[in-house]
Amino acid sequence: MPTVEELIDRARKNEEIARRLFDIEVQIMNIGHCSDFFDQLLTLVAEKFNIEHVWVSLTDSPINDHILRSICGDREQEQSSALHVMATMDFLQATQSSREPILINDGFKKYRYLIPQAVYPKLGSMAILPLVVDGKIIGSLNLGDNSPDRYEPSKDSFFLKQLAVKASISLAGVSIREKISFLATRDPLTLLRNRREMEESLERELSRSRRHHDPLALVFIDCDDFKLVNDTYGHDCGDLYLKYVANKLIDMTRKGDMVFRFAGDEFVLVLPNQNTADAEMIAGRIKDHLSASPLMYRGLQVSVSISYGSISTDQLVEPTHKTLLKAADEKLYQMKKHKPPRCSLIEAFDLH
Ligand SMILES: Nc1nc2c(ncn2[C@@H]2O[C@H](COP(=O)(O)OP(=O)(O)OP(=O)(O)O)[C@@H](O)[C@H]2O)c(=O)[nH]1
Repeated sequence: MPTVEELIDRARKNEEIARRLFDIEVQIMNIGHCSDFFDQLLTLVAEKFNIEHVWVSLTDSPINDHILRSICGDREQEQSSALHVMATMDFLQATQSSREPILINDGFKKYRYLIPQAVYPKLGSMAILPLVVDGKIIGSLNLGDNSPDRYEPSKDSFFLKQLAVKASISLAGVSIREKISFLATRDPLTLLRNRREMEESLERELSRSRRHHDPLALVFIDCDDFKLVNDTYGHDCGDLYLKYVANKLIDMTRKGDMVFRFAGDEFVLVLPNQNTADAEMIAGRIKDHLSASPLMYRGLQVSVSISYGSISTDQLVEPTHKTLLKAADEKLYQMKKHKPPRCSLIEAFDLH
């Protein structure tokens, strides 16, 4: 039987834990981006509860696409020890789709896919707190300790469950806010940033380039004879073609570069720290690659061709986003003027 002093002491400790959980909740509930959310959540949990290893495991389910896009932009996710992406099946099999915290200090092998490689050898015990968004398990917040005692399975997990619920509810809010702003700034077909975003980003990059006296290049890209793709293979193929080009543009540019869908079959690349020669080289490489990599559509090879015009700030007297675009568009026009005319894709792509 616990003494009165022991009961009072326990109540005080519980109150203290509840206060820390509340502090965390207040700080994470109004965050606007998932990437900031995870950064803050992991830092706060580690600091407030003095936890050695804190990380998030996310499943690769499509429901997490926008969270992953928020964290790593349009490019491929790099694994880090704080955010760990894993196959949905592996996750659900290991946790048996549990919605309750799992405490373990033995048999880590079963959970190996959830544990970052750098943490695995040190782990004495861990708590897996499921993250549930819109009723679906999307991963877990994981707490690890080098000692086997901290997350011993027989321990009361009431506060861990509270942490899991608070983190899940806050993440759902962040994720909705971010989805709304994502849809407002993206082209729905290719998911590239839209023209309005381009104008804003270009203004921002231009002032940065003025401040640092660095060049800024812009490439205006237009697909050749795109109308013929629609007319020959249908609109669905045209849509696939645009997505194909958009993905290649992302794949073939670097992390700090920006890719936008300007309109219809037109795209814009904004390349910080690049001059016209660099931009010409990048655009030429993309053009060559696309010409050599036809789109496969229903067993047919649909040849892909683009024209481009590139310009950089060091070629203009007082560059603005409008003069950059205009100059790149004029160069694009020159390239278009010199491309051989095609009146039929079948003929032009020699599909007979
Ligand atoms: N499938 C599809 N087609 C689109 C989309 N947006 C615009 N288009 C079509 O893109 C075509 C663009 O045609 P044009 O501006 O004549 O360009 P082009 O055929 O590439 O001709 P050049 O630029 O001279 O090589 C139009 O037929 C539009 O209807 C889209 O989202 N999906």
